[in-house]
Amino acid sequence: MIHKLTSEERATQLAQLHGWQAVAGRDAIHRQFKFADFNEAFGFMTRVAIKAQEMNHHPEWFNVYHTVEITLSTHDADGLTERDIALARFIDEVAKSMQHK
Ligand SMILES: C[C@H](O)[C@H](O)[C@H]1CNC2=NC(N)=NC(=O)C2=N1
Repeated sequence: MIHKLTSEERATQLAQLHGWQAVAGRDAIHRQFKFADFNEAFGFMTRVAIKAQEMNHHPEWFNVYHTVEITLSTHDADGLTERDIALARFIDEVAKSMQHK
């Protein structure tokens, strides 16, 4: 059973995850990405989706045109775990390798 991050662990991890915010009222993190166009946004989502399936750890996300909003939390633990941090780090790497704001 994967354990939820303690509040100290969460604070430490969030400080290292630039661009991600804590979600009010929920043990989760959130970030918005803007790409050049829908094609870029969907390509980003495709790469993240492949990794999510590999990890068996899936984002909650919303896409409209060039914008992608992602919320990460571990449903089985009802809160933030290392899996969310690992996926967030991967997401940031993919976004960094593409033009995004
Ligand atoms: C059965 C399957 O392993 C679980 O439902 C996995 C799938 N993907 C998941 N994704 C996320 N974000 N949290 C989970 O607890 C989770 N559990």
